[in-house]
Amino acid sequence: MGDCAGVGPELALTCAAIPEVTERCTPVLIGPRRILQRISEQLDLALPSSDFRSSQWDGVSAACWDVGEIECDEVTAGKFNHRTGLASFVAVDAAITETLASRLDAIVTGPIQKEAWHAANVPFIGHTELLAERTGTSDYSMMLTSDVISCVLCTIHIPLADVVGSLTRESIVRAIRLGGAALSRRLKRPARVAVLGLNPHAGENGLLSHGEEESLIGPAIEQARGEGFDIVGPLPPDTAFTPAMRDQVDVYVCMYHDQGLIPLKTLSFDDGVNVTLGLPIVRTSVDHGTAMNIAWQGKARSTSMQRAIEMAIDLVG
Ligand SMILES: NC(=O)c1ccc[n+]([C@@H]2O[C@H](COP(=O)([O-])OP(=O)(O)OC[C@H]3O[C@@H](n4cnc5c(N)ncnc54)[C@H](O)[C@@H]3O)[C@@H](O)[C@H]2O)c1
Ligand SMILES: N[C@H](C(=O)O)[C@H](O)COP(=O)(O)O
Repeated sequence: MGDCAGVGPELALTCAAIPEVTERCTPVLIGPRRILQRISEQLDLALPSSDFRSSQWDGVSAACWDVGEIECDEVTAGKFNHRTGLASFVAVDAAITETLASRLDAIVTGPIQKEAWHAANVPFIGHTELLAERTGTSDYSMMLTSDVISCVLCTIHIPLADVVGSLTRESIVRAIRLGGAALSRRLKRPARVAVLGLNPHAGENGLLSHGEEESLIGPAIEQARGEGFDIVGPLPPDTAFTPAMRDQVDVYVCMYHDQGLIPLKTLSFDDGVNVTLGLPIVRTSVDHGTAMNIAWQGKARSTSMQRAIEMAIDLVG
């Protein structure tokens, strides 16, 4: 359910009561139950009565799993702190343990507040880094995806000033492989992959760059082409997302976080899904954050969470 001071709990409660969701899966809401109860009462949302750990649970109806010790008087709507950060971290960590042990089939994460994890001394920036560590995965990537656009990232949660130094031919090839394979599986045909340049106008043959398109991105494209991927690029990033270009592209390989997530969230904020590619388990997420400014008010739209659940079900197969 993500950070309990944010919109995650109300979205989890809402989705766990949607017939299209419960017809296809058994939702288990993981986090502090007393906070879920308080929000369910405040917003008149149904609270699953079953307990995931109880021998009485039928294994079919939606359930709660009370993880992350925190008292109601320690949480205020819209105010994260180290306690909410720790509670959300232990819930995700518990979900990973259960999924690795096949007691859960997939993880759908609600939004966490990265600063709250940091305040709680959690040594991971976000879910993606935690999942990679816990599953022992080095070849992973973040993809945000919807029916109209998909973007896979070569670098993830790092400052812009560190992007150039972090980009490697291998990180670009990895993103092409993971994103290309994910879209090929979904579309049941070879995906059309577009790799973006790093610099304005893709460097314009070195005029506006330090040669990254020629020395790094071009060779990565050639390597992946040799592996059979259908690729164009490096494309000038500013025109890569026009409607005409989007008609010809199934997945964009983006050099840094905002290069991909600005177009994705502009076009698909309400139904975008974040998928961690490369893991041995299925993990999807909402594409939005904790939305502290509207938490516990019943204003948050649940469509991204619902799409994330549906995609997780599809990926489990
Ligand atoms: N999956 C995740 O865990 C995840 C994803 C993105 C951001 N975050 C974290 O969330 C925190 C806040 O990030 P932010 O403020 O940049 O972005 P945000 O997505 O929380 O909020 C941006 C704007 O969108 C609105 N909004 C967000 N979700 C909405 C919803 N479901 N319905 C209606 N309106 C919604 C908010 O009210 C706000 O005006 C940060 O700590 C960030 O790192 C977490
Ligand atoms: N980069 C993601 C986004 O903007 O949607 C978000 O920070 C979530 O990251 P994790 O899934 O690693 O928590």
